[in-house]
Amino acid sequence: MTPPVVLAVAATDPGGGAGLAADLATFAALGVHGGCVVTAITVQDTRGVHGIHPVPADVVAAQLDAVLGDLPVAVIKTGMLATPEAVRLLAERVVLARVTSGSRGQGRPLLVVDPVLRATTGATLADAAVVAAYREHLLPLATVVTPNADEDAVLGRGHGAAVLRTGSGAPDVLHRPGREPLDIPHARVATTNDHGTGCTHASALAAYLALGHDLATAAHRAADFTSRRLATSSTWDLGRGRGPIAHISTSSMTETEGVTA
Ligand SMILES: Nc1ncnc2c1ncn2[C@@H]1O[C@H](COP(=O)(O)OP(=O)(O)OP(=O)(O)O)[C@@H](O)[C@H]1O
Ligand SMILES: Cc1ncc(COP(=O)(O)O)c(N)n1
Repeated sequence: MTPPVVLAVAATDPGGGAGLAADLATFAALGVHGGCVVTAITVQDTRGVHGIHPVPADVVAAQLDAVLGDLPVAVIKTGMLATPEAVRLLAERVVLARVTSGSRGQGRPLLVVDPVLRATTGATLADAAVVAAYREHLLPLATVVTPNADEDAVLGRGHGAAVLRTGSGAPDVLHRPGREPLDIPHARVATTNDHGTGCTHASALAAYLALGHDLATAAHRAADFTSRRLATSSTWDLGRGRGPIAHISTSSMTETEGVTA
């Protein structure tokens, strides 16, 4: 069966924990085809972010136009967007894709915005101009935004999109316009091997939406998927800082020759 397509628009992490590596691994694990538009190349490891090199805006635009002009993208999932220009031009493409999707016999692409403003290791990944561009251009188009508590406070509400607020030791909470907030409980895992958790969680949410689940079901499943991946990585010893969340499942590890679970 032909899988749905989810397009990640985000940055690279050479250690493979966060960003596009996490996005594509999660899409593959959940049975959706993943595209990837690169917004920036980061230099980082499990201890910190050492450099950010944004891809020129016209190159980001050309990547978006190539994918959106060819593949039937069901969900666009954003991670680190790096510059206000990238936020703005992505918003323009989302509007255009929604206008043209009907005439091409496709559904309107959904938009999952993971507003990556700060890394787990503490580095700032988006400045005030990027935050302003999110508020003005991208959040009003979002199907759902997945901020942690700090990002939620910085971005504010009033954009009209659903918000799945994550982290901070409490359950995730799904806020949908005109409805009561819904707690999304998930098993907490005691681990510092959590680099890439936000990216994995938002990508799982996008994948479950692409597979046809409603927002609440997708949020429950994404929380469960993320907890299970953290449970796998909790016993790992990778890197000198916050080790990566597992992008391979326990079952794929036992199937892989030479790897002991
Ligand atoms: N130790 C943990 N055990 C279980 N679930 C966790 C744990 N840490 C985070 N999560 C879950 O992972 C998801 C992502 O949360 P988190 O707050 O880490 O992302 P984030 O800070 O928004 O990351 P990013 O900035 O990359 O978007 C949420 O569903 C959160 O509840
Ligand atoms: C390219 C990229 N995207 C996102 C994050 C945030 O992930 P985390 O909060 O786990 O550090 C990151 N560190 N790098």
